[in-house]
Amino acid sequence: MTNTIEIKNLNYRKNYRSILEDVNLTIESGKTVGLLGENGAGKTTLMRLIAGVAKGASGKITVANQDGVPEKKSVISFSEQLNGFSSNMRIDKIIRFYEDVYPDFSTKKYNEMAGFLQIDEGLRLSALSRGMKEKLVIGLTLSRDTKVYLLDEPFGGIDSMTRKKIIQSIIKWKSDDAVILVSDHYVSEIASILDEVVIIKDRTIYTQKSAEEIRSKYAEGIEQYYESIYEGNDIDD
Ligand SMILES: Nc1ncnc2c1ncn2[C@@H]1O[C@H](COP(=O)(O)OP(=O)(O)OP(=O)(O)O)[C@@H](O)[C@H]1O
Repeated sequence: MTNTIEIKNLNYRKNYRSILEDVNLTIESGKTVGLLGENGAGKTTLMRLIAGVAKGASGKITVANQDGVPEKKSVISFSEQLNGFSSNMRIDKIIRFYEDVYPDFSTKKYNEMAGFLQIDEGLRLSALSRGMKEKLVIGLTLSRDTKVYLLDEPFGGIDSMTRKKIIQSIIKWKSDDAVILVSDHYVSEIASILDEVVIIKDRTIYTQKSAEEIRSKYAEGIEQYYESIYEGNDIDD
């Protein structure tokens, strides 16, 4: 098993305030990992640093053996990428853009997903509801063939029935050696697909554990474990 993400001694400050401190994290290839933490814990910031979108951190982040920013960007598909498009843009134009810019984008895969997610290509971004936009983001992000997928709170506006369907399908849409790092507040719903859980607390990685180990210790699973950490009564070593 090789390591796909390696973070060493990462420290990040913004506006003279420390956001992340001494973050060390290793994620092996093939793993689906939940990145959990309360509002403002630093989940988005950590994903933006991994993706090379946020800059100015000290320490080292290596992704699929790459440590240069352009090289890292080529092996990471990040859900935040849709933010740069004008709200006037039609979805079919965005798909053409992805085809042109990302050599690893698969239109076939996107079309399969768009059918499943019921995304209408004729609409403009501004006409999409929050949930529809999130479905588009998931479809576009997972249609690239990359080593790492970063999904930052991807399901917040998606109705619960569709959310469950997407969550169950997500792992089928990635190659066996790819890593998915997904942050979310709906811990109980993503729990079933996770191999590992990483919790950010007090500006650092408070814990990284296998989902199997958590399930064996906590009868109610990952959600109970997560809550116990924030309430300060986890039964860990
Ligand atoms: N552009 C910025 N300038 C200054 N501080 C920022 C900036 N972006 C984030 N922060 C701060 O960094 C900390 C981490 O924020 P971040 O958005 O990474 O948290 P999060 O875990 O993703 O939160 P949420 O679950 O609410 O999305 C917060 O205290 C936030 O106020």
